Amino acid sequence: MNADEWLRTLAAELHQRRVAADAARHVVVEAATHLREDGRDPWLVLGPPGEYAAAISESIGPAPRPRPGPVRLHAQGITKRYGRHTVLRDASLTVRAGQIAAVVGANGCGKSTFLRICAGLVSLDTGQVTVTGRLGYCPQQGGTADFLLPDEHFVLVGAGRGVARGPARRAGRTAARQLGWEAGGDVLTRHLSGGTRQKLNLTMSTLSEPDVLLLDEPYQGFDHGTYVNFWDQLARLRDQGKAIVVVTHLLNQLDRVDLVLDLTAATRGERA
Ligand SMILES: Nc1ncnc2c1ncn2[C@@H]1O[C@H](COP(=O)(O)OP(=O)(O)OP(=O)(O)O)[C@@H](O)[C@H]1O
Repeated sequence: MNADEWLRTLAAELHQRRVAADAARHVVVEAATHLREDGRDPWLVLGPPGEYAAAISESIGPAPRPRPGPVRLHAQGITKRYGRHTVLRDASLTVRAGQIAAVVGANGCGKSTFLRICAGLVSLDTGQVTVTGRLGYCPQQGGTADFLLPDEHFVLVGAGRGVARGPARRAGRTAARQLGWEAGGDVLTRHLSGGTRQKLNLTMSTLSEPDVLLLDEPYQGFDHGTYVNFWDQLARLRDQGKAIVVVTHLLNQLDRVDLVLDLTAATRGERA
């Protein structure tokens, strides 16, 4: 790895660790000067760029988080029945710009139903949902078209917003790359692996630049690296001011979210 590559990797690692942009630029300039003066292999002088970035990040800490902004999603007193089965009872959630909310609870407690109600895909019996801004929704499964290429999905999403085919394709491929996926191939969606189809779903939900992003366990089938990228990407989207709601079973990630709605208590299998 030459000095330029080492510095590029360092910059990416600092960004990933959410070191403030100004501080990161300063660190990279200092490292470049040091390497130029020393003249030896950067690995011998400063070690692996990832470890160097980790040490920097530890010493100066991540960039301060922007304060949450205005309310983007307000779900109040949601009740939903299927026949005699009360799936949701008086469930409420308020999410502001710049916040991530996790919706958790036992299997069948109504997490997907709640999200679909927030997305306007399922009617509610009582309560109210108000969304301010553009909405993006990533379903647990489905959502892709078997006989289209990934690029054609990006073009369709772009067309909905009046974006031309070329820029729409490029935007899709760039977003996919953030999940470690090179999406520009000529493989029909029905031949993609389950995890890759889910990356396509997730990519599409972010492409329309939503203000409110609803994600229903979007990481199913992701390998470990993609899974880590996913949570990093959520943190970036939050820092850009998105309001995000993510259904998750993975309680070990709850330190990465701002709000938790546990629906187990809101249902407990009650029947009318
Ligand atoms: N269209 C429907 N008609 C009848 N019952 C339904 C319908 N959709 C969901 N249900 C029922 O509502 C309950 C909640 O389902 P939902 O998929 O919202 O749960 P969940 O918490 O997301 O589950 P999981 O953790 O397994 O994904 C379940 O008992 C389910 O069978």
